[in-house]
Amino acid sequence: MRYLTAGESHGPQQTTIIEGVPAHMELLKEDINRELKRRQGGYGRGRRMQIEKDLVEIVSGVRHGKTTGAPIALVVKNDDFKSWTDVMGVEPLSEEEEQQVRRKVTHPRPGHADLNGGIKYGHRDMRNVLERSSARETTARVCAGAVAKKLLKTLGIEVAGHVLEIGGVKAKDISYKDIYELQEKSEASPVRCLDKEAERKMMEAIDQAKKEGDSIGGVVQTVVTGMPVGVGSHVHYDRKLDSKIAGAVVSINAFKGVEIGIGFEAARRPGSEVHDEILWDEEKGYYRRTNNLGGFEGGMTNGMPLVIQGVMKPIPTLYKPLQSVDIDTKEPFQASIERSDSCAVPAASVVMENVIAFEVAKALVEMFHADRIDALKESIENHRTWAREF
Ligand SMILES: Cc1cc2nc3c(=O)[nH]c(=O)nc-3n(C[C@H](O)[C@H](O)[C@H](O)COP(=O)(O)O)c2cc1C
Ligand SMILES: C=C(O[C@@H]1CC(C(=O)O)=C[C@@H](OP(=O)(O)O)[C@H]1O)C(=O)O
Repeated sequence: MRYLTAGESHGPQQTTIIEGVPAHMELLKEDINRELKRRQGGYGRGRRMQIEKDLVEIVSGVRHGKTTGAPIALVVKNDDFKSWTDVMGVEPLSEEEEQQVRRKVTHPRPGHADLNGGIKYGHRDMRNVLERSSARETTARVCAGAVAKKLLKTLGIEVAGHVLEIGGVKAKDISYKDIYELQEKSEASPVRCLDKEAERKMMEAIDQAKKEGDSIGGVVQTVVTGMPVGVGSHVHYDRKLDSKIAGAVVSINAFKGVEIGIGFEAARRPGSEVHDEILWDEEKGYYRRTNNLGGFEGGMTNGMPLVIQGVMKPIPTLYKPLQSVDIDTKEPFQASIERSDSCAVPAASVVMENVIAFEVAKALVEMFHADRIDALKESIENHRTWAREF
């Protein structure tokens, strides 16, 4: 399985093409719209989210509610395009028209892609960079993730996520118990946090940042349950599933780090307090006493829940502007902005769930290489039995 996305933030649409989804899997618009709606929510977002109503159109690869095995193409319209048709047109401009292009970007924002992309691609109007580097693209990635989530659900694998920290406010240590409870509780919280006391403080921190024209980041967690043993591989760097997941997480806009299981805490503990002892019983087969390593050993799943944390930096576009340089005049400039999110950590937790879901689904389809969903399901069930009795 693989996917590509295309689309500019203020252009007509976001497009996702996914290849390799097994045939005969039920796939409805609602499966994708549910995830898109979740991504749009969350306390701290700016005015853009009031303009957009992200709804998917399935334009190929599905007939009568079932996948055909052909590439799946998904489209989400950008409602804001209506206000940007002149700026985002594809037709060539005359020299005179070019001088009049509105919203030309010559003031690169610290922390965004503007200046590096401008230099790399030779765009003196850095809008050509901004439009694609915008996290609007995460809409398309969530479309891919939603299809992957549907595939995983068919195989008895669940994905959930929540927020652990925002602007230095930490949720009290919640040890993961039940995935359905986790899904339900995080859904009910405006900041997707399970700790009510921390939730209130996080919302206050977001309000405060907004008041000060600033932005704040945080830490989010994704949990995946029901994984069979041995997905990924120890044999080569580019087949290790933990590494693929780490790459996918850091590829999300503004994500600066990733931890697996207890993560960096492992550096501070002796081995006896890190490695998870191996047990066996007839019903479960092999399992671990603890899950400090977050479900991975040797680049492969060990059957325990996958537990992954991602770190999101504060949003770069600030109402309280940071100094930058006008690339035309080379004069110092303090960028003023039209709008921005103050905190997108809750929304980003949904994005992280979805990018992880895709990597996991992809690894399963690779390992059990099935073209039909029923065959995939059967091979995984056989593998589960094999692993239990091994
Ligand atoms: C859901 C989400 C919403 C975001 N909203 C904004 C925003 O409103 N303004 C902004 O400057 N950056 C926003 N970002 C972050 C930028 O897209 C990101 O910092 C930028 O693409 C540069 O990439 P890097 O931070 O990964 O280096 C958002 C990120 C995510 C995941
Ligand atoms: C559009 C989305 O996020 C956008 C991501 C983003 C950025 O710079 O990354 C900047 C903002 O866009 P605008 O400048 O149009 O207000 C966010 O709203 C979205 O999440 O759907």
